Amino acid sequence: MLDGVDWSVNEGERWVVVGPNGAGKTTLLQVAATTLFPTAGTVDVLDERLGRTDLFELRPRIGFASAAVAEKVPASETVIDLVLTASYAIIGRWQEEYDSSDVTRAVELLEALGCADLLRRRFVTLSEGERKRVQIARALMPDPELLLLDEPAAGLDLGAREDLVARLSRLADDMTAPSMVLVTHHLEEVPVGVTHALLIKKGKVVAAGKVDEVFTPEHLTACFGIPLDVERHNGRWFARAVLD
Ligand SMILES: Nc1ncnc2c1ncn2[C@@H]1O[C@H](COP(=O)(O)OP(=O)(O)OP(=O)(O)O)[C@@H](O)[C@H]1O
Repeated sequence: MLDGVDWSVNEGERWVVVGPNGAGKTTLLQVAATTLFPTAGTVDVLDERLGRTDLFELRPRIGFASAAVAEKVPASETVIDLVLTASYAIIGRWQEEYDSSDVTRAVELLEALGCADLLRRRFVTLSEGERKRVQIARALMPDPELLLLDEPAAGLDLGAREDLVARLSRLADDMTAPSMVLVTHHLEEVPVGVTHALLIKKGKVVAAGKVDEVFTPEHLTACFGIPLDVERHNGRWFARAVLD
């Protein structure tokens, strides 16, 4: 799964993780989100060593959006409750207490993600694009120090993807926003403002560091196993196969 991955994210950095199917991207993010434990090696998240720290205290400091989280949402859960429950890093509202400032924050985040009209809807009835935006609002709810987004643009149409990339670009640009790690399959989905990139293949690091030093034809070709060319326009990245 993951093998010899030596990788650190420093405060304020915005990382993107790219690699072929099965490379270990989701596994890596689940380890960072403390929902999966490594069988070997050590992991420190927000200066806490996994295995020696109280996860119930650590988890609300991490915002995590992924298909694995979305799959666990009960059919009856409303959008507003899904965002509110992130304060306790739980899914499914039960008997927890929330004060009016929690509700105000949840509403503001949903408004900022363009989801104000979805508050009372059941999450499971939303479209894929709506779900993605609601999940980002949920991930931001606890005012996390680390934001982890696993394929936030997967399954979106072109307009919804561009809208999401623009929102994530604004977030990446916001110096008060948390450190960020985003997994994606497509360089076109990388927000402007991403500072670093990690390329992985078969559980091993191919390249890691500043985004413009990592997103080179050589590294991408080595990572995906086909000749690839890469370009950057106005801060956005584009990759395609080199044709004979
Ligand atoms: N619970 C599990 N048990 C056994 N193997 C697993 C488990 N979860 C993932 N794997 C394996 O670990 C490897 C990495 O999977 P992971 O989902 O992290 O890859 P990925 O880079 O996110 O892939 P994709 O782009 O297809 O989503 C794969 O070979 C996968 O089959």
